[in-house]
Amino acid sequence: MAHPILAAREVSKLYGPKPERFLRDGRLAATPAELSAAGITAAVADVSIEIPRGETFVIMGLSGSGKSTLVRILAGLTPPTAGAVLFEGRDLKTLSEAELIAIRRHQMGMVFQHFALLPHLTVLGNVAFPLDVQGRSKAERDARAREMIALVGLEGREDRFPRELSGGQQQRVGIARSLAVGPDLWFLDEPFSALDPLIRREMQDEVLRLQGLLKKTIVFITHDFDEAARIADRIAIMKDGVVEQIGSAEELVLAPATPYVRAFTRDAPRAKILTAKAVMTAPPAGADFAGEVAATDRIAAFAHDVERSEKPFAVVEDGRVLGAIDRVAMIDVLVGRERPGGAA
Ligand SMILES: Nc1ncnc2c1ncn2[C@@H]1O[C@H](COP(=O)(O)OP(=O)(O)OP(=O)(O)O)[C@@H](O)[C@H]1O
Repeated sequence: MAHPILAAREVSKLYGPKPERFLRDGRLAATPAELSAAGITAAVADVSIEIPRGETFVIMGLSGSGKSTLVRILAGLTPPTAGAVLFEGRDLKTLSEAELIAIRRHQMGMVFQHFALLPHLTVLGNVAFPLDVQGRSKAERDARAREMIALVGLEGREDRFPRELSGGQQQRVGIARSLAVGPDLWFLDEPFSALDPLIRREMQDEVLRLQGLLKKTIVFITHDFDEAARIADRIAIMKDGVVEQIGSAEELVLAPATPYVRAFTRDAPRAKILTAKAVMTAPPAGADFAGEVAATDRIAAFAHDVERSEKPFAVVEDGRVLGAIDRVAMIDVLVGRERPGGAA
């Protein structure tokens, strides 16, 4: 992996009386039963992750699994009880408070579930606010804020107040505000949980569009696997403070490392997640193919054709046939049926 912009090394966060008792050599050294007997909550337990520049990294888990605590630790807002967080290779522990604040103000952007807009400021005022905190001139911050407002499609609404906007529009303001400082790291903590499903989808598309333009490093929290699968390069699944598995949506669906991950991904929309390459079989000798599909195509893109064909389709990459996919194999994969020697 390329040099990560952000890394957590054996990070734990314990809440309760004298948590240091449960560390050895700077690492968590106690079972969940011992911790709970002592009245300690391990909100984050021995987590190590590396996030390369430009990646969209999603942290998933149910309520109470430790997502918010982990993100607060990654953003330098909460110090871990043990372990280290490295931002661009610098251990946050070794930085002064002033250095930490400067990193948060200039290099990190945050979007929160409940928008956290300032009600007495207009859209323009809200988006310009972090630039005001940075001490930029009024002309400079207004110009930059207008640019960000246009970027999220709210041009013409600069003078509205938050209460005059829909939920989706308010979150666009939150997004514009978080991007105003031009952050390297963009944290989104359940940004769309308060929105209804249609708007939520629209906002996911918006993040994908912005990411295509801006190529930030994104840390995105959600409890919704479909949302994670739509936007993530990689997903970390958390349970009781522990990261159970890290992988692409496809890897988590096809090769869940734990029963919990299997249960979490069981109802995932497989046709939209799995690619031809991940589910193909060896091409039959002398096969007579009905057509070709690209190795990186999702099943949803070709299911209709394959399903209607008696003959298999060739799975191709760079003009080479890598494998084959036929109707029966495709349906087995879609319904999650185990196939001897198969990918599902
Ligand atoms: N300041 C605190 N003091 C004590 N316990 C805490 C504190 N903050 C979090 N916890 C506990 O740590 C665990 C993880 O909490 P956290 O908020 O990180 O979970 P989450 O996955 O973000 O949940 P949600 O999706 O509901 O926000 C929970 O059991 C919570 O009660």
